[in-house]
Order: sequence, then C-alpha cells, then structure tokens
Amino acid sequence: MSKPFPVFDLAAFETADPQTIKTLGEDVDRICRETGFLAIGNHGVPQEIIDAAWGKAHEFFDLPADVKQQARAPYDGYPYGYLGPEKEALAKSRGEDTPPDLKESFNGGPLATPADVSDPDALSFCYADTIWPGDPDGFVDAWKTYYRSMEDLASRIMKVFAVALNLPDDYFESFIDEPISALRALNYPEQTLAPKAGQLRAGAHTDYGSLTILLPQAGSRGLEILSPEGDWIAVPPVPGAFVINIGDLMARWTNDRWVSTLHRVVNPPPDEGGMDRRQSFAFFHQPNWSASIECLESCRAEDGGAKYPPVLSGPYLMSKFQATTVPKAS
Ligand SMILES: O=C(O)CCC(=O)C(=O)O
Ligand SMILES: [Fe+2]
Repeated sequence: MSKPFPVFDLAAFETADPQTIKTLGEDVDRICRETGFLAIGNHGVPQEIIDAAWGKAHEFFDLPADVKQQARAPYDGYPYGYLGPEKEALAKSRGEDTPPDLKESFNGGPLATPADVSDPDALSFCYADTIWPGDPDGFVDAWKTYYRSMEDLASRIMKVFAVALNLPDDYFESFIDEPISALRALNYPEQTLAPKAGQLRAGAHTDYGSLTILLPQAGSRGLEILSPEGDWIAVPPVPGAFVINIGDLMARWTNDRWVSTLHRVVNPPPDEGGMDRRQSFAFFHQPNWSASIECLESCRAEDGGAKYPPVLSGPYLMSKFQATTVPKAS
C-alpha cells in the first residue's frame, strides 16, 4: 500500500514554537530520506499571481507553432526561450538513449545579472537573455511576478531544509543569495499520434539543483516517481499546494542522506480517451553560480569521507542541461 502523499504546512512551521519546529524538521528529514517529494501547503503565494502566470502560459502554448517559434532558443543548448516538442530528452541526463520527450516548454532565467558576475560561462549560459514572446500581451509581467514569488518561496523552503538537517535556519543563505534559478512552463500537447517506442512526455530524470517547485495542472495525471522499493508511483496534484522535490545538489550536499528521486511524466493511457493536454510549471531553484556544493560535516561517513567531490553549482547545471539537448537531424 502506498502512503498518503505528505503535505507540509509552511505557515504553521514558520510560526511554530521551537519544539514544534524541531519535530516538523524531523518529518521533512524523513520524507527527504525516503522520496524527496512532498507538497507545500499554506505557502502564501497569492492565487492571483499563480492564475495570471498559468493563464498567460496557456495562451502562449495555444498560439500557432510558427508564432511560438519566434521566441525559440537561438541555438541548440541555449537555456532560455521556447523549446518545441521533441527538442529535449531528459533521460539523456543520465546517459540513457531514448527518443525525445513529447513536451514543449518556455524557459526563463534570473531576472537580473548581479554586477559582480564576470565568468564568461555564467554570462553566456545562466545569465543569457530570456527570449521573450511578443504574444500574449502581459506574458512577461505575469511571468516575472510568478518567478519572484517562487524565488521567495524557495528560500523559505531552504530554511525548512536547514532545520531538517539540524543546521541553523540561515545556513544555506550565503549559497543562495544570487541564485541562478530557472522557471519552465511545460505543455504536454494532446497526443493524437502514438508515441515511439520508449517515448514519454518527459523521460525519467532527476532534477539538477537544490529544489524544484512544481505546479502540475489541477486534476492531471502523469507525474510518477520511483519509490524506494523500485515501483513507479503516481504523484497527484494537491489542490492549493505546490509539489516540491529535491535535486542532485541537495543529495550531494547531504552525501545521499536525502534522495534526488527519479521521476518522469508518462503518456496518458489511450484506452481511457486520454490524449489530454497537460500543463505544468517547474521552478528549478539553483544555488549561486560559484557556490561550492560540498558534503555537509554532519552528513560525512564515520571516517570523515564523502561520496562526491565538491562541485560548483553553475558548471554542474550547465553540463547536465547540455547533455539533454537533442541535436538537429543533419
Ligand atoms: O510536468 C511535471 O509534472 C514534471 C516536470 C519535470 O519533472 C521537470 O520538468 O523536471
Ligand atoms: Fe523534473
């Protein structure tokens, strides 16, 4: 029997007494050791901000393909702008060769470039311009407002994570004060044609950063996580809540105490009339470009060892992202 999907009450945590905070932190630690997926309710992000961004993304995906292409990423491996269907295979991030994912997406990076950034890779990759669409009207404002809300929510969740790891609640602050997070609106188009063998809406992958804040379409199906027992289990959208999951950098920070769980988005079953379109938002919170992600002292093995060498947040992200690009057919 699968356990009910855990929902964490963020406002309750933030206003609780020290003993309750500790207990809630222990709950989060347990969840992050088991699956690293939970829902965050009572998060305080205004519904109007969510609805506005969601609606504009929906209008954008409804545009004809040639109009969407006007906002396309200018070359393969460019991180932002519109990425049409079959342009990325997430399973390739793990070295698995699959047909490209069926999803299309619009991607946007940090809203500003800090004055002290000079690394050419940082400037040409994560601080590259977002290629904004001209249509629909109001898209950019709604997007930026949602992005800011996610940035703020992510830093509040990082405080919960610090407590869950028995660290001072501001422990991660200096690693995430110039975050290089990206927001991705995803659309899984209606499936009128049978997929190729092994082709999914989004192939099995782990996320790369510290944490992801997902907003799956209300009532939709398709998101699955690999359970510790090795079964694919459905993650249901939780009304009024965001689904969050930890990424690879959090697993590295904690020496795999916490798991960056494999997940995927499967095709709707054809025998249930399921060709349905599905939309989602994924906010990938990513520590500062040059933050060194190194095993936390409290997570080291008894002999002081760590499973992974330190990595820099930005270069790690860049290498993972570029591995998933589907090169143009020549
Ligand atoms: O659309 C979803 O529900 C999940 C998307 C996802 O896992 C991703 O983009 O990394
Ligand atoms: Fe993901």
